[in-house]
Amino acid sequence: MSLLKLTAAMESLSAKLAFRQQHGSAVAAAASPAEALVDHAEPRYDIDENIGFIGAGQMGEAMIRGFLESGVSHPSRLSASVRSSARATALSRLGVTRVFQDAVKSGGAAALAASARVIFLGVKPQGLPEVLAALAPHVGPQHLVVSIAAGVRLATLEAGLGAGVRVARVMPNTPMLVGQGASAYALGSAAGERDAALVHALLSGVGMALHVDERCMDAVTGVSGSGPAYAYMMIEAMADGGVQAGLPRATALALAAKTVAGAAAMVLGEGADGALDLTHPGVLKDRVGSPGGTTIAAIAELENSGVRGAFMRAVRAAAERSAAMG
Ligand SMILES: NC(=O)C1=CN([C@@H]2O[C@H](COP(=O)(O)OP(=O)(O)OC[C@H]3O[C@@H](n4cnc5c(N)ncnc54)[C@H](OP(=O)(O)O)[C@@H]3O)[C@@H](O)[C@H]2O)C=CC1
Ligand SMILES: O=C(O)[C@@H]1CCC=N1
Repeated sequence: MSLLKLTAAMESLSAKLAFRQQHGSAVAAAASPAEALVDHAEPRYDIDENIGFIGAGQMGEAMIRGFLESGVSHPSRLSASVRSSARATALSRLGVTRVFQDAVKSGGAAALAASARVIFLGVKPQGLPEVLAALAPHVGPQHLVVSIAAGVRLATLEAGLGAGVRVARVMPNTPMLVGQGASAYALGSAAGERDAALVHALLSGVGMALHVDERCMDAVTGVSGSGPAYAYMMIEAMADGGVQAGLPRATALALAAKTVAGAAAMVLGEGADGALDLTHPGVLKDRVGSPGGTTIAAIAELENSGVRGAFMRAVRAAAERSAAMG
């Protein structure tokens, strides 16, 4: 890369950093460039289905932006029930024009059920019971209801919506916004193969999608649902170390983030048919360190600090919290 290009890249990164400082949220920071990339000019989408969201906050909006950016869906196919005018404005900027009011208090659930066959529930787990109660009279055999709420079990969804309603439980994560999500899903008792295929197609259009037994969902939440936060902490800490060692902030952050992304890509690999071809991270780690070199000096520090145990305890704490929330 020429010095000119490197400078331009650094300026772009500084602008993004400034945006993040101004808006505070990692999702909001990532949303800005993604919004600029959404192309409303030509309808091009993969899933020919009307999709609605009850609650389009951090995760719901990331899904909507991801669906649009990845061409999974088109604004004309999407609708949402939101509470605040700020959310409605954000969605209309993306081209989503069918935006209804509060699902519980203002009839938004009925309007959304009339406009969408796939209904994502993107409210906080605590707010889910009253949303289920508001939605239940309006869902029928034509609907598939997909909850992304941490901890909330399929049995709770089925009890809240009524027997025979097709439901799915999904644990997505925010990198879906940039087509790099890692999601797992489980299906309710009334859902069939076509529902599984639809959920899989939606999620895999914005990243990786894995079907799991429902009993795995709390652990999934601990690894990948909450996981982006751990990765951001690691990137931030690596960048801090770089700054301490004398690098400019933007240089340190760019190097740290790309290093984590590149290392992850090497673990994931890719087979000839696009299937995953996992490589054990320990094998890759051993290729980085030279005898008596820099890497093993760093690794000794990390092991002395108990980093592995800390990550394991963190994932377990999140999984236990998810189970308790259910
Ligand atoms: N954030 C993440 O990384 C992940 C979150 N999840 C799950 O996603 C769900 C949402 O989390 P998150 O996006 O972080 O939370 P947010 O608070 O950002 O989003 C929830 C949204 O629901 C809206 N809402 C609440 N009640 C109603 C209602 N009655 N009618 C219409 N809209 C309503 C809120 O509106 P308003 O803004 O006006 O209050 C808000 O925008 C949670 O259940 C969480 O467990 C799952 C995986 C990852
Ligand atoms: O923190 C939470 O509860 C949600 C669920 C997974 C990520 N965020």
